Amino acid sequence: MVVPSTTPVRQGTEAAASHGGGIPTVDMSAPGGRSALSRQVVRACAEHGFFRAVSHGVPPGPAARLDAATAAFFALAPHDKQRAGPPSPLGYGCRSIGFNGDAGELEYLLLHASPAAVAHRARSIDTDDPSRFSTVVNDYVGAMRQLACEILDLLGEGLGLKDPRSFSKLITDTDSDSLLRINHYPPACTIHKIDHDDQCKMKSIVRTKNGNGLNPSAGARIGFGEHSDPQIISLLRANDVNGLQVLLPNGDGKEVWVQVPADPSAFFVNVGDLLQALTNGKLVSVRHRVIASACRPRLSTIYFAAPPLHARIAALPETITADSPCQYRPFTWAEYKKTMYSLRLSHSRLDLFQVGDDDSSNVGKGEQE
Ligand SMILES: C=C1C[C@]23C[C@@]1(O)CC[C@H]2[C@@]12CC[C@H](O)[C@@](C)(C(=O)O1)[C@H]2[C@@H]3C(=O)O
Ligand SMILES: O=C(O)CCC(=O)C(=O)O
Ligand SMILES: [Fe+2]
Repeated sequence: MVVPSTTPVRQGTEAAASHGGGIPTVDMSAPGGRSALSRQVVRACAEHGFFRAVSHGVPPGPAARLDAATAAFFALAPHDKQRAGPPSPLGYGCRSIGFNGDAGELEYLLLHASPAAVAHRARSIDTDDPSRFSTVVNDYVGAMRQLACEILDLLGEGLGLKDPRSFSKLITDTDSDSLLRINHYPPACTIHKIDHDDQCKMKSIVRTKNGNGLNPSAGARIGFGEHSDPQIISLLRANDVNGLQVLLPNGDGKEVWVQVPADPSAFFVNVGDLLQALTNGKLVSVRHRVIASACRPRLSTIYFAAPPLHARIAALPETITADSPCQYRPFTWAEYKKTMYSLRLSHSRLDLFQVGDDDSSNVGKGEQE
C-alpha cells in the first residue's frame, strides 16, 4: 500500500506552539490561570482538532509498565499472539483493520477499557500472569480517564457550558464504552526484507530531493490509513519513532498533511466525531494517519474516551444559535458505532448524520466506500 501523493506533507515545527501553522502545543501547567488554559485548549480543538499536551502531570510509571507489558506481548511468537485474536473487533489483530477490507503495516491489541473486559482478555494475552497484565492496563486507563476528564472540563469551561462537566460525565459513566489500543508498527526495512542500510540510504536520498520523504518509490507505507476517531476524545502516546500525520488547514483554505514530530513524554489529543457533534461543529474531529516508513519499530498507545452505548449524542443547547443552527440529528453512540463498523476507515461518517441528510437508506447500509 502506497501513500496517496496528491496532498503535500510538511513538518510540524515549534512555531506550532503559538499556533503558527504547525502542531499546537498546550502546556497544561503553564502559569496564567485556568481560564487562559481553557481558552487555549478550545482554540486548538476548534482550529485544529488536535494538540500536543506537555507538562500534563501524568506520572510516568503506568506508561512505562504498560509499554513493557505490550512490548513483551508483541515479541511473542505469532501463534502465541494469535491466541488473543482474531479481532472481533477487540483482541489481537495483524494488518487487517475493521471488517471492510482496510489494512495497514501494523499489529495491534484493541481492548475494551472496563476492568471486567480487561480481565477477560488478559487471560489470552499474558498466560503466565493475567492479573499482572490487568493491573498494568487498569492503572494506565485510570490515568488516561483522569487526563481526558481534565481536558474535557477545560473545554466545557472554555465553551461556556452551563454544566462544564457535561463532556466528562459521558466518559466517567460506569458503562462507558472507552477503548485502549496498542499499535506496533514493525520497522519498514524488515517488511521489505531489503537490507536495512540500503533502505535507509535510499530513503534519505529521496527525502533530500523531495523534502518530505514520502515518495512512494522510497517505500513510504501506510501504517494506519487516513481517518477520524469516532469517539469523544483520544489520547495518544508513542515512542520516539515518527509516523503520525494530521490533516490541518494551511491558512489558504486548503489542507496539508503535517508530520507530528515524535515526543514520548507528551500526549497527543485528538477531537473525535462525537465531540464535533456535541459541540455542533465548533470543535473539529481531526483526520490523521500513520506512515510506517521508519527503520525502527513504532509503538503507540491510544485511549479512546467514549460514552455508554445508550448515550444520546445531540448538540448542547449553548452551541446552537441563529447563526449556527443545529448541524447533526441526535443519535446514540450504539447507532453511530453500528454505522461506522459498516464503513471503510477513511469514510467521513459524521456527514451521514447531518440535518437534512436524513436519507436513512444511507445509514448503516454496509456501504463499502
Ligand atoms: C475500519 C474500521 C476500523 C475502526 C472501525 C471502522 O469500521 C471505522 C473506524 C475505525 C476506528 C478508527 C479509530 C480507532 O482505532 C477504532 C478502534 C475506532 O473506534 O474506530 C477503529 C475501528 C477498529 O479498528 O475496530
Ligand atoms: O498508531 C498511531 O500512532 C495512531 C493510530 C490511530 O490513529 C488509531 O489507532 O486510531
Ligand atoms: Fe486514530
